[in-house]
Amino acid sequence: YAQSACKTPKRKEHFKSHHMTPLIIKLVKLELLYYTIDVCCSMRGGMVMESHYVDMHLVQRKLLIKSGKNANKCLEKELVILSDSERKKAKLDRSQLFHNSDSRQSVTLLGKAGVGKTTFIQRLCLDWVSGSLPQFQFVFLLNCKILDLTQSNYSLKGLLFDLSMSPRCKDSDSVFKHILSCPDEVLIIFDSFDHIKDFEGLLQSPAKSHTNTKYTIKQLFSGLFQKEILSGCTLLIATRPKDVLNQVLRKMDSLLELCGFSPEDIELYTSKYFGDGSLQKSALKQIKNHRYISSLCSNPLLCWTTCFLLEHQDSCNDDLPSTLTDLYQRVTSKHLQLASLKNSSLCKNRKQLNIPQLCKMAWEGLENHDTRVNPASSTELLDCALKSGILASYKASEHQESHFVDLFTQNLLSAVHLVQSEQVNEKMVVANSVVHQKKRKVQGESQDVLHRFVTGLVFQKAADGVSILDSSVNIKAKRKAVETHLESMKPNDLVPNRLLELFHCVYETSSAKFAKLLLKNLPDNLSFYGTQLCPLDVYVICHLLQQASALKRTFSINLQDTCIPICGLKELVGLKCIKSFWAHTADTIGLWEDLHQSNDELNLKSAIEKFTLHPLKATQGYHIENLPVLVQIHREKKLPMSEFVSALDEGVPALRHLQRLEFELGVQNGPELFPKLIEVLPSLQSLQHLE
Ligand SMILES: Nc1ncnc2c1ncn2[C@@H]1O[C@H](COP(=O)(O)OP(=O)(O)OP(=O)(O)O)[C@@H](O)[C@H]1O
Repeated sequence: YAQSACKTPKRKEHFKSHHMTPLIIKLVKLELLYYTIDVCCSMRGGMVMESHYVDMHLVQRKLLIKSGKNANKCLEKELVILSDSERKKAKLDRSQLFHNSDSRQSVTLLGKAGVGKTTFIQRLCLDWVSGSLPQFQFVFLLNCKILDLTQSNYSLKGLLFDLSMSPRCKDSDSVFKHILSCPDEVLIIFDSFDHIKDFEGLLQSPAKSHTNTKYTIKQLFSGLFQKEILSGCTLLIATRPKDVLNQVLRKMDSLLELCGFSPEDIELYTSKYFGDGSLQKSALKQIKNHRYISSLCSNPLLCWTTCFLLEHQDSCNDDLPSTLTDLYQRVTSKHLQLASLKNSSLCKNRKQLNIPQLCKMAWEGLENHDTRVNPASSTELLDCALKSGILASYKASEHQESHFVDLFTQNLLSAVHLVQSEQVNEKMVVANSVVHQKKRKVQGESQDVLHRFVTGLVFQKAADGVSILDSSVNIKAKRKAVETHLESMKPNDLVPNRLLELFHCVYETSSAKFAKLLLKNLPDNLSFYGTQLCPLDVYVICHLLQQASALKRTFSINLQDTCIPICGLKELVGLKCIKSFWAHTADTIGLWEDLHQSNDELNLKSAIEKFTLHPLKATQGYHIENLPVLVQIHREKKLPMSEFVSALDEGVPALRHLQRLEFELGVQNGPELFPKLIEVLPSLQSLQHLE
């Protein structure tokens, strides 16, 4: 059989590498499996995947197809923001990740900081170990945080065997040969892809040779991505959405977003964290009773942080934090305190740990979009920070590297540096506090978090509880400068996502004065159009807007393309100061159904009356697709799933009052949806202008 299979020299070669070395391949694979278990089964804080992992859903995302030079360079702006109902339909679970029958694909896993991308990947690798991904013989996991992107002396073999999280392989030559002969059985994962800072030209000069030719990491990635090398392998990239240019990602075969924790997941997580018992019950009760904290916990990292704080709080009567700054100050202080208790010789008390030095390192790293600390720093400092859980250690190619453990910790310490270091002037603090009107460049998530922390720290009152700031440093001048900047802000001129950031910064000040100022200056028509809103965003918007009635202000709010969950929509629409709203029609109908089912006729009536469509600019398919069902509700005076609804006595006012409709679907969707528009026209009695 062997002889007949090897008719040509090439096939002979292939056969040899495929069949004559099976034992070594099997052994290496076994070693890889064991190693993967080692690397992937533990989680932060001494927890383990097996017992602490909470299964999370994925949502399939799509890109808006834009052409021409003006296409946005920011991925976030090109992603179609799905409505809550569309998101429910687009849900997948982990087993469907590589559902495409053609396994040779490139998949992107999107998610904000702390949403669990790395953890998800670890879980996926363990699935592979347990045989759930039989299409892959080899899985190579690369962490872009620890790859040296400046050097140009890597080969493909080096990338896979020396830089990935795989064991050092004694017979790497024959294994590499084997891999080259069956690329479609290889999965390569790039985690923390956003750390490849400079995306310009990423796809230029791809690596083209499998041999020992030397390339940069970017060239190797580009070669893999453009199928110049190891053509047929599957690529998985995990990245934060805001920080990445779309040049590469828009060409990926599949874009998936990792959803955070649902309220049920939070409950499950607390039971895993505390174990079943009174501690879990009291922790969950505290989280549920504190609306800010429960919205925060939809982010798994912040959920873990909250549980850590609850576990170590001195008394269960302690108040929970009410801002992100407060949460992270308390947690960081707790980490330091625990480390000093555990390790009397190294950091007996906080004074011995040079916190200002640590904060300076955090800032220097942040400026360069780097999470790593300078290895030349004092070993005592690094050791203590490692022990306190502020730093984490990673195995780089030939040494261990220390990194700040997460984005929030690094940003808090950086903010402390900015606020209290004498080397930082007021101008610099202002530049890194609240949103800037003129900055046009897309800002990353990290910067948004930094703004919140700087603003939070600057306005922190001495009596506010745990503070990480050195009380002997006078920050009055910096506070005054940020205050002047805040007072000069014109919310009217801000684009939706910057407006949201302003809401967050004002929230972090915990100051009634700034809340009032913001509410006074807000335009009558508020728009969050096109900005994805998470539960925390919705909480902060609601919290600030609910104080508007006292100032006798009312607003129209545009919540289209925000993927606001129905419970958030319910809360916002229920506010007195909201006199009209515009949200995705399917979600609005979902809200009405929800209110009807809970017999909340009063709020149902108000939600029907507040809904507006005016002026309707149909730029996306769903603007027209959902009109027929709205017309049906209007005509039949009932919801699709219900009998007569008294709140719909007079139909749907938004349809009755619609005066202007602009049909702007273009040549692609226009012709298909035009008949739908014709169908509903007779019901639009007030329509005066159709364009
Ligand atoms: N599915 C999950 N089940 C339980 N805990 C989770 C899960 N996902 C994340 N966590 C917790 O949240 C923390 C942060 O998750 P992770 O580091 O995976 O986030 P990330 O999205 O990779 O963040 P970044 O973008 O900053 O790298 C983990 O250390 C873990 O404690």
